[in-house]
Amino acid sequence: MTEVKWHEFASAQPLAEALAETVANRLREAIEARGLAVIAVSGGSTPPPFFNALSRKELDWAKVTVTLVDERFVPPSSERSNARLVAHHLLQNEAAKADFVPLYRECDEARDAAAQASAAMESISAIDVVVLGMGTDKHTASFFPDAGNIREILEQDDGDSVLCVEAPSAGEPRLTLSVPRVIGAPFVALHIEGIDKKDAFNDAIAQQEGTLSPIRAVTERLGKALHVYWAPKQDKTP
Ligand SMILES: O=C1O[C@H](COP(=O)(O)O)[C@@H](O)[C@H](O)[C@H]1O
Repeated sequence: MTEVKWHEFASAQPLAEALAETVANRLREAIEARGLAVIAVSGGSTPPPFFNALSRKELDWAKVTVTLVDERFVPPSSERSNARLVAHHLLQNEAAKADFVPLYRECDEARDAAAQASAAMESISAIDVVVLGMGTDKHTASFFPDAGNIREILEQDDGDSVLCVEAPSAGEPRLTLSVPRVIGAPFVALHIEGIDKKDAFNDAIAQQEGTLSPIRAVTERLGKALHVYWAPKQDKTP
């Protein structure tokens, strides 16, 4: 099993600052080494403080490409769009100069959007940083445990970089980076908050080999440390 490096914080804000600092350093190193950097980020309710902190980091953002780990098959005008979340929280301040490659494409069918996004992803040589999220159902990216083809998706070795996933628990169809694209990044972090997600992650890692758990399957295939950034969930009510 891949090594898990646990980074624990008292609350969401110091976590966001620390993760942003580490990610900014990784992006600077990539720019120094190959003249450009690529980061894939997740959506959902957890990332905004991290996005806000990262957007203020001073680095050569004009040389950075931002893309998504996964996306709902909804246009950027939708409140459920991860592209919209990134536009509002990450592609701001210093990071406004970054390029953005969306996964969503305007098509009738999600699988056509996935094919188009996959073709666009071929022009992106390598991803330097991946920041994953996770649900209490142990899905990460859009690798949902109840997707019909989940075992095939988790075992994929090559082929398309962006896949279409349909799962009853996911609501609308999803577009997701493939496992090889996710695990190919030299730095992979998992950003989670709350005791329920900590328990879900630890439970997934402790499970018997062969048990279907997307976060475990990705962690097993990583071949390098998985950096887990965790803080307790704060009550947002005043
Ligand atoms: O569906 C999704 O959920 C996960 C976790 O979201 P959160 O709201 O619990 O933070 C996220 O990682 C993924 O990108 C998103 O599409």
